[in-house]
Amino acid sequence: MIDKALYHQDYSEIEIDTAVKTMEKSSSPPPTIPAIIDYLSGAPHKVIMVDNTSSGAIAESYPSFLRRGISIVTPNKKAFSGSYQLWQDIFSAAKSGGSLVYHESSVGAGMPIISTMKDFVHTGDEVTKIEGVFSGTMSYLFNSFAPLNGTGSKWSDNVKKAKELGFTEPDPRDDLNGLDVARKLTILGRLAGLPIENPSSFPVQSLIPKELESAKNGDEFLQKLHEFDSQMEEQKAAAQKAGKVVRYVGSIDMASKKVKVGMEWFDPTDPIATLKGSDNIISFHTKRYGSMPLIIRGQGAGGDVTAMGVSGDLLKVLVQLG
Ligand SMILES: NC(=O)C1=CN([C@@H]2O[C@H](COP(=O)(O)OP(=O)(O)OC[C@H]3O[C@@H](n4cnc5c(N)ncnc54)[C@H](OP(=O)(O)O)[C@@H]3O)[C@@H](O)[C@H]2O)C=CC1
Ligand SMILES: N[C@@H](CC=O)C(=O)O
Repeated sequence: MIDKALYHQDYSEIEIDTAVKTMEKSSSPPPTIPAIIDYLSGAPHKVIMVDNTSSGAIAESYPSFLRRGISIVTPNKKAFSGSYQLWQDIFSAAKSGGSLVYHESSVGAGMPIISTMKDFVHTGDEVTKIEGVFSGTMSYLFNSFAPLNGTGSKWSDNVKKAKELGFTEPDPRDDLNGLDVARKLTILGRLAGLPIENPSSFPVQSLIPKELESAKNGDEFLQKLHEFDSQMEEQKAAAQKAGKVVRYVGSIDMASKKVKVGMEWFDPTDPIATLKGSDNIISFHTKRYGSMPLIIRGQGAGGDVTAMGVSGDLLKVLVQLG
């Protein structure tokens, strides 16, 4: 999804080489990660590796790319939300290799979330709390299934639609189990100065029905999901009975070091309740902003907006590499 959207954007000055495809032409079986690193580090110019996968294996090899002087631009959350050790290795490898690593679209797709977080920290502000809707998929699902007006459409149909629209992770269970949001909060918490060990070190509410936890793959999961629509209908009805709407949110409280991810009820007038489509809304509470948080809202998933985040990073890295 992202790789295709990226190719459709207009670059007049960037030469894009799909390293894996180039190597596949001349070698079989497919190249290993060390072979890709050797190939890229032998290039006559400075190289930027754009990782548009959700592969954990590639993410774990980022320090090896960076140490060899290969800069990285990526929307892949796995490296930055893996172990805290990997996080530290990535940034120390970049320092020793003179390379750069940019991952704006790992949180909020094209929205300026990571750059804003970095600006708070670099300009001496102190982030006290971050909260909001961090998943384009979850936003789309809840906005369509439990809209403010009308009855809404079936949960399982919306999940299929979110996948078709390119909002979900390659395996939509990664969104529905809450891990996608947990990964984003891990990244933001670390940038704000909280050494979160990993996305499993705080409470995360999964929306995967117990009966489908053993599904063999994402396709089997999607085929059977409709059998459990009543579970989400119950959640919606309970909120409605109390005059509220249910939405999927996350928050980090820096003072108490509490991070949480899950469903909560909101008044129909709350900005979270009135989101549309795949919108994210993220509120940054900081010392400088006092009692009025800085709020960023916008489309939080989809090929074009994510490709914008990736290409914006690419241009920043190009400028810095000269
Ligand atoms: N979609 C969105 O709105 C957003 C996505 N992201 C992130 O962007 C990344 C990509 O998402 P998206 O484009 O939606 O996913 P897609 O499933 O559409 O694309 C993933 C691509 O990666 C390729 N791929 C997977 N593993 C490897 C590998 N080991 N080596 C080479 N290629 C590989 C896949 O190839 P094949 O199909 O052949 O397996 C596929 O072309 C993910 O990390 C996601 O979290 C971030 C923000 C928003
Ligand atoms: N699956 C993610 C994609 C962007 O990070 C989401 O739905 O937000």
